[in-house]
Amino acid sequence: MTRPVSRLSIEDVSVDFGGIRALTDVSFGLESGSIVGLIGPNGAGKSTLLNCISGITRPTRGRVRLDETILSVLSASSVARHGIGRVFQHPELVTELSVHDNLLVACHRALDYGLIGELLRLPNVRQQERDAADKVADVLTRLGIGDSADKRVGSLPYGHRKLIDLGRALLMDIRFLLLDEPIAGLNDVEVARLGEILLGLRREFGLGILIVEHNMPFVSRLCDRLVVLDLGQLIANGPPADVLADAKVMASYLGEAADA
Ligand SMILES: Nc1ncnc2c1ncn2[C@@H]1O[C@H](COP(=O)(O)OP(=O)(O)OP(=O)(O)O)[C@@H](O)[C@H]1O
Repeated sequence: MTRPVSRLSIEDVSVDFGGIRALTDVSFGLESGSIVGLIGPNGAGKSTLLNCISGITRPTRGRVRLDETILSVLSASSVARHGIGRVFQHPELVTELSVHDNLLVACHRALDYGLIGELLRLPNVRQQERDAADKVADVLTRLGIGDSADKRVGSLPYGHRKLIDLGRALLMDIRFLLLDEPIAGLNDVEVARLGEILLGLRREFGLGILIVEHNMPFVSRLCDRLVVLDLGQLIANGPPADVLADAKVMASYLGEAADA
């Protein structure tokens, strides 16, 4: 069944941290089924914008909407329940637990069977647990790490851990996925695999994906569109080839190189 197209809208968002203006009147939209790269030099406001979308930071002005629902008045957990998944730069997993159990924990957060049902282990609880185990197995297969299901997370390489963190977001029935520097610390093979996984998620589930990433070859290959922030302002929004040839964008990156 094809899902209706959803739209995530960032509308005139500004964020002040005390005297620091991190974002100024930023507006753009992202539809389900599209992959958009959010780029810009260090300190441009990319993480602040991801935090605004996921309900961690409240905009000082402006708003974030998912179709008709205003997300920017909701808590982070409520935003997640509306289908906005977030994967952070550094995975936060329980290293003493197995891969399977880490994912099962994420699944249980999404389940709602109540304390009494759980204590009495009612039939619907057992069914939900079987469904959760099946979902975990599906996600592990999709990510190509089914063989590691029983391994302790702490024993796995960083690239695997990042995939497990992505798996946790996928278990939440999301419509949009926000990724913060997903390929930092990955080797070439892992980067290529992650690219394939993201394209598969868009193709099969129509996920909308917003990626903050400094690696230009990766974002230009993968993204339909790039949105560029510089000093908290949106300075370009368009197809990768056009954006990367834009004089303002080149100047903002050259400025960063000159400062380095
Ligand atoms: N909690 C905070 N309190 C005060 N200032 C903050 C806070 N978070 C971010 N800032 C400031 O807001 C601006 C934007 O920061 P942000 O981390 O969003 O940029 P970024 O584009 O994600 O940078 P990077 O690529 O280095 O991660 C910076 O000047 C930063 O110092």
